[in-house]
Amino acid sequence: MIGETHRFTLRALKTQHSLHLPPFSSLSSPMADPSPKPVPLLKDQLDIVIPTIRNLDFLEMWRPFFEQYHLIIVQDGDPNKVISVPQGFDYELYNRNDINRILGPKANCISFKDSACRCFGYMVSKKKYIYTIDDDCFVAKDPSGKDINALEQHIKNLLSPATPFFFNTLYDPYREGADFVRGYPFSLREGAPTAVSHGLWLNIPDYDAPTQLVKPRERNTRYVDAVLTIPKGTLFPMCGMNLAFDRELIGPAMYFGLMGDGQPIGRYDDMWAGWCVKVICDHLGLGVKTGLPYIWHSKASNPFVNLKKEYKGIFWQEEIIPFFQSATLSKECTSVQKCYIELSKQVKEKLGAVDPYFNKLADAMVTWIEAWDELNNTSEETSSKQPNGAAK
Ligand SMILES: O=c1ccn([C@@H]2O[C@H](COP(=O)(O)OP(=O)(O)O[C@H]3OC[C@H](O)[C@H](O)[C@H]3O)[C@@H](O)[C@H]2O)c(=O)[nH]1
Ligand SMILES: [Mn+2]
Repeated sequence: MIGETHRFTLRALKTQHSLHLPPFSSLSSPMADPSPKPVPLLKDQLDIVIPTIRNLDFLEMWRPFFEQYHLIIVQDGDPNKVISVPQGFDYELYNRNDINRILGPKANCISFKDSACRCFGYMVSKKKYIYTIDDDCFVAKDPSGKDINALEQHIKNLLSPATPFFFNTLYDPYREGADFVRGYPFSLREGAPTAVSHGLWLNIPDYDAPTQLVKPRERNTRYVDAVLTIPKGTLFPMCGMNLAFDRELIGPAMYFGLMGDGQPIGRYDDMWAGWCVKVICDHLGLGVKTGLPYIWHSKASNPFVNLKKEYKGIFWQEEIIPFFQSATLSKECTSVQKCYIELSKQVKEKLGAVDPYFNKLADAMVTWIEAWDELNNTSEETSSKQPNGAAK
């Protein structure tokens, strides 16, 4: 309402720019709250990043869990379209014009017309943690019928150690009611810092197009009450639908690649990021977890459209996976940025022969790091900062 102040966070980015401010009517204005709620975990240390091409009514269902967190909305597609955000949320919104204005020529590393654009939100955030969720993902219920606070579970996953070096057969040993089992080396029970928490989905599973075509009516109804650390040396297919990570530990590696408009491939954005992230986490001694929490994925995208986007990836990945499985990083790679630049060189060297696209992608990986360091003033730290933040 006129005169009502609204908590709109204007971010002091390296290059001042006028954010795409939707008309005042669609801006947030928190309702006065007579009974203040308990401060949620990591309230001021976590941003929620949402890539979108549609109005964000889905947030209504998440309001009890998200309303006290800051949102970074990355609007894809037509920048002239106004995205409406429900009242009461504190957010900043970036469309393509903002991305181009902030990054200049480096904006060409951010995909257009693909959910891969979400990684711009990781770059502009100034928080230690990120949670990213798709706008067709809703609150799921656990077997007792209770609404699942996915964000709370991700935070628990990130704040407790991981066990990448030795598999605990009773799953997450740090969870209430569990522990390390007999034979688990005591020297390894401190665990490793958790860099990534990969959540899952009830209802529409994240299947590739061929599987979707063969099993159009398959729904995931199985709730598995477990969180697992993905062992060191093992890759995994990372889905960006319900994903959280420690931005200070692994953020610069969370580049979602060149997808969508003008690119020969799509729907491999999160996969590419996940393979790079896992190789770097293994090198730096960081953990990646998968399992709880579940969200309810409501919309199956068109399998024929998906097949067109994915089909090159389906045969390319038979070469990409062996590349990542055999990728090694030198001991000089002591920061995420250094690991990432080293990996980009190997991508160009070893995947360039698969298709010229990988030369372009390798260059974009470098541009991404340059843009990340420029926006986050981390280039001078890149040479000395250890992933855990301690200077050399
Ligand atoms: O051009 C686009 C299309 C979509 N988005 C936003 O991205 C989110 C995912 O979109 P959608 O739910 O329609 O696609 P899915 O096939 O279910 O997504 C999965 O596969 C592709 C990606 O890997 C994605 O992460 C997976 O979840 C949604 O928020 C759309 O609004 C976009 O920004 N640009
Ligand atoms: Mn979806």
